[in-house]
Amino acid sequence: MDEPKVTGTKPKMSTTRKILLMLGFLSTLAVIALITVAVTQNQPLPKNLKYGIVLDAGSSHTNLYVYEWPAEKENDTGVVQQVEVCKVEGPGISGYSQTTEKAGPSLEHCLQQAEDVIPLKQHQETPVYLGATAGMRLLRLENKDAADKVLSSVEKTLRSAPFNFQGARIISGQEEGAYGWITINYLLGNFKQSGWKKFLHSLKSVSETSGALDLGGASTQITFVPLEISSESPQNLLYFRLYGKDYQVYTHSFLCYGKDQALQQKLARDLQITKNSRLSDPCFHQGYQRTINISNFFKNPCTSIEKKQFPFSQLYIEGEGNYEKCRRNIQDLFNKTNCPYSSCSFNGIYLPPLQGDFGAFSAFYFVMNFLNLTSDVPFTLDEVASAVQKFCALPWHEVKLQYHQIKEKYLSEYCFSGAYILSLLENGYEFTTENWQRIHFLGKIGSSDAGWTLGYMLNLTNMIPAEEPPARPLSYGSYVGLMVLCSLVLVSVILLAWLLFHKPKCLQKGIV
Ligand SMILES: Nc1nc2c(ncn2[C@@H]2O[C@H](COP(=O)(O)OP(=O)(O)OP(=O)(O)O)[C@@H](O)[C@H]2O)c(=O)[nH]1
Ligand SMILES: [Ca+2]
Repeated sequence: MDEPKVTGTKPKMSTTRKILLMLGFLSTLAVIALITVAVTQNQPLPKNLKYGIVLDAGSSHTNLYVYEWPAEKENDTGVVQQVEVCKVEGPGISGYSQTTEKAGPSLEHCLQQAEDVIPLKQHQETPVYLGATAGMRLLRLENKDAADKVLSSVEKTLRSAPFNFQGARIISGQEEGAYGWITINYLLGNFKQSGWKKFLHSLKSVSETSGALDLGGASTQITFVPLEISSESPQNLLYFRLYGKDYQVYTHSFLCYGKDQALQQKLARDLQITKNSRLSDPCFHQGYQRTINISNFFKNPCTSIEKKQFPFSQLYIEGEGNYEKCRRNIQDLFNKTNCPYSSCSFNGIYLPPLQGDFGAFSAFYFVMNFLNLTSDVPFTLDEVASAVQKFCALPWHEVKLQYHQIKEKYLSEYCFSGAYILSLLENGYEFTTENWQRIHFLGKIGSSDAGWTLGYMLNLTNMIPAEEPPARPLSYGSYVGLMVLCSLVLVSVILLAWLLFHKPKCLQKGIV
């Protein structure tokens, strides 16, 4: 019997099917090649970093900052970041008025630290700037020759460092305020908004920039964009065009109203009414004692108008620890009697109505941070006042015991500083219970300290363009994502087409 023949009845592939299959294969190959080329061709180049150094020669001390940014993104906003900060040992440069030749050498240790952070081959091209603030403004008023000699000494040291020296000068209070405002808004990404953020902001009429409050040792600055621009006090108005947008900014710097000089002013006033060399001070803790040398006390331009002869050369201060009394005592520093403008802060200085959020940094932050008053959810004005009151009421021996790790100079003054900050903001600028919580106490934004130095460098290196630089519509990530998505859609369409042209058996009616 013949076995039934099992013949290979493989269905022959039709020519159309073969062509379609080939087409599908080739398109998949093309899509893969397209993605590979796109991804490799458009990959960001290896980071080419640039560096810049700014020395903040403040009244109390000098800080050296090293900034870093990718060279190819120089004009983008938010790309410059602080990579190093070095606190110079000893006093601020104005403290070298008697030994001017030592001002420069005091910076050497921090300059060495900058040399270690910045790659050797980039030392020469790295710009270094020094800006001196209120301490040097005061020294210039008191003794111009000493101020010039201090600046020459620091210039000599900076020129001998391996960096590209770009100048050492005293910046004005206006500049200090403006650059602080630029720094925080640059770091917060408020200048240039792209894509959705820009669209959302155009829908809500949100306040686009944040005001800046800086409290130093010798001066304090307030800077913000007011709701309405008034030309009553042109010296307080600045005009900027940044990333294609105009900003009209109010700024004022109060010399002698930094927290150290405010204390000096307060003591000078207290001295006027003391009968003897003992002074009971409500702004220091009970049990705290401090001696002040009166002979040098009135050389300072912040206290010189109170100068008079005393039958004693030393003043003995004894703490009383009374917050309410301290507030009343400090209030006298803010003269609210005469205002030649539509509205004023104090001492007859124009201040437009406060507007928007404020970032408060330097000593505003140091003090509030010490008092645990800098959480993300802002404290109310009453909560802040009662925290300062409670702290001031602590006897000195208890404060020392509880915070033994903190420098006595700082520790002894937190009560005064807390009360002073409240007086300045509440009485001076007239923040109220309603807008108090719009003040955000901040030390750093990302890795960068809030302060004027970054804004100063961005300005001097022309890193903030007036017009918005042409930008790629998509980021690298979004571009790759879109490429992949389009390619997948393409492959799916081809696959679908193939399925439609040549229905596989399993999809034919009746089989499934
Ligand atoms: N508690 C505390 N106080 C600090 C610290 N650093 C500085 N201070 C004090 O806070 C005040 C302000 O400090 P800065 O903002 O550095 O002031 P500055 O830049 O030296 O002074 P200006 O030239 O007026 O800006 C001064 O009284 C300093 O002594 C800190 O880390 N902790
Ligand atoms: Ca400062």
